[in-house]
Amino acid sequence: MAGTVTVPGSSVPSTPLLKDELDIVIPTIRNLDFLEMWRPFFQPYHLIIVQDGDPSKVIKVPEGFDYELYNRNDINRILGPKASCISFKDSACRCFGYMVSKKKYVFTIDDDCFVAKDPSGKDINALEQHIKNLLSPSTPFFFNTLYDPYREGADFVRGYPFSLREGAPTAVSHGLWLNIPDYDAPTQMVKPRERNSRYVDAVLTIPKGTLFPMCGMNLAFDRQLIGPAMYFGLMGDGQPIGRYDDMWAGWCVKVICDHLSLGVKTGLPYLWHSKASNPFVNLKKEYKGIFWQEDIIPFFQNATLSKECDTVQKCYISLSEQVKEKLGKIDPYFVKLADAMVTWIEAWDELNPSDTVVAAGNGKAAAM
Ligand SMILES: O=c1ccn([C@@H]2O[C@H](COP(=O)(O)OP(=O)(O)O[C@H]3O[C@@H](CO)[C@H](O)[C@H]3O)[C@@H](O)[C@H]2O)c(=O)[nH]1
Ligand SMILES: [Mn+2]
Repeated sequence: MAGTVTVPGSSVPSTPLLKDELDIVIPTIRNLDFLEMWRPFFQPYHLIIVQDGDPSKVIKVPEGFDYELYNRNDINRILGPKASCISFKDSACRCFGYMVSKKKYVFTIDDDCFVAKDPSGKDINALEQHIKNLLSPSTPFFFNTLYDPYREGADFVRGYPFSLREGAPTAVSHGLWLNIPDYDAPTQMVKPRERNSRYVDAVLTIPKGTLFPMCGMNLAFDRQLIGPAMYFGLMGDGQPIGRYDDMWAGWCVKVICDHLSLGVKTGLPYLWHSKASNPFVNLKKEYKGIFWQEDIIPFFQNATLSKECDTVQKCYISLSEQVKEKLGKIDPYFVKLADAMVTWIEAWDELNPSDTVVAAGNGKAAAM
């Protein structure tokens, strides 16, 4: 069962952590039988299923799950012309689920990801670990060499400034994968049989000023702290690039988290990624990105956000302006992407008018 809160000495049934404060977002083009394996952990939670591809296809959801399902017709009906910012025929469509959710937390998972076992052979409740990661602070300002100091059996090491031990609010929890690792197409082609069997029992805060490759397969985040920045960029149908949706979101998110003093963690939990997508198809989707990212990364490393950018939305709009000005020179795609970033924020604010915003610097949510 998901991590539960038990009242000592009481017969009160335990309640899964954040049961009514977290949505599980699943992008899919398949039937969702994979949920059977996750049932003990996911059943108490509300699912938001984003059906990609042909909206006339019926997606079967196993009995007993509480869910809402959106297909492309729903996205177009809800967003109208703003639906243009939501990718079609790509897992990037999942970000629509983040937008329509009304909960404080979101966990997103691919439908070819299953429950993994830890070295003791115990099933890993990935959702419970993500919740622990999100509910405990991050340490982006000073690296703790004993990893997560807030974890049972660990602490800050000698020399760690006491003034920094309160840490920062955690905005993102990035989980990993046993079996099929999230390799890019060239690596997949060179190492077709490589499987990840290494279970590293650690959760690390990604230091301030450092970017990372965010994978959308096993990802949780505080929607109230960073949701508007979790736009999975324009990919799939009609776009020159694919499989960079989550990467794009991760780079934007990390720059904004650094600016707003929010934390990003990576490491536990693991899940079992079962399906290797076709490396040749992936290469066609990725190849421009493999060249472009040699310019994109320096762009994000040098992106600047002024002190007037005191909400995620303001940060994101500022980034979109810089994308248009600096990356637009590489390819017209980035002009289109910059416009889509603005459309995303407009759509987000339209669907979430009363969202709290984060004041810069203290990471504390401040009502609108
Ligand atoms: O057109 C599509 C294709 C797939 N989906 C759904 O998205 C996820 C991921 O699909 P899949 O597991 O087939 O592909 P992977 O290459 O393993 O995906 C990972 O790589 C990155 C792609 O950007 C990303 O980090 C992961 O998603 C499944 O749930 C499919 O059902 C879709 O919605 N539309
Ligand atoms: Mn997959």
